[in-house]
Amino acid sequence: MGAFMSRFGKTTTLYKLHLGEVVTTHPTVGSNVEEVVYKNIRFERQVWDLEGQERLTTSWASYCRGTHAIIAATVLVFANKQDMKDATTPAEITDTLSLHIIKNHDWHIQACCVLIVEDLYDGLGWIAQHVIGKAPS
Ligand SMILES: Nc1nc2c(ncn2[C@@H]2O[C@H](COP(=O)(O)OP(=O)(O)OP(=O)(O)O)[C@@H](O)[C@H]2O)c(=O)[nH]1
Ligand SMILES: [Mg+2]
Repeated sequence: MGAFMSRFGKTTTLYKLHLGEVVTTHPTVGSNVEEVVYKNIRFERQVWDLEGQERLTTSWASYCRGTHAIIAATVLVFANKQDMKDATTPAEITDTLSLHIIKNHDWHIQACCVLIVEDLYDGLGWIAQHVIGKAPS
């Protein structure tokens, strides 16, 4: 999972949503947390970007420490880098992550590339729709 997650564009996606720009990144060590605003929805200090290199992903559990239960979690997966001709397709990512076995939570896979912010916003719109129960306005 660690290697699978590395260099997928998590940090680039976070800053595209936060700043509206594609920034130059380095492999993340530690984490980044930023505010993301989309229409009338404010994800205030709620959008976390974690390190994806395999040797570092053992730290991911520490971000969940103190969490006793996850209730009604929704799962959004960004199938990023769809601008690349050999990009892994959303269907392939769905299979690799076995998303179809998730029965108790809503999940959605969103094809995107960081150059097209509307694709990222479609994903956020889906989250808002499922968490708040209505589309952002
Ligand atoms: N072509 C293309 N390149 C992208 C896209 N998103 C990110 N990249 C590039 O992919 C590289 C890695 O992006 P990062 O955002 O640093 O990846 P990461 O998932 O945060 O990596 P780690 O922090 O190591 O886990 C950078 O060179 C980005 O410019 C995309 O949609 N299309
Ligand atoms: Mg990163």
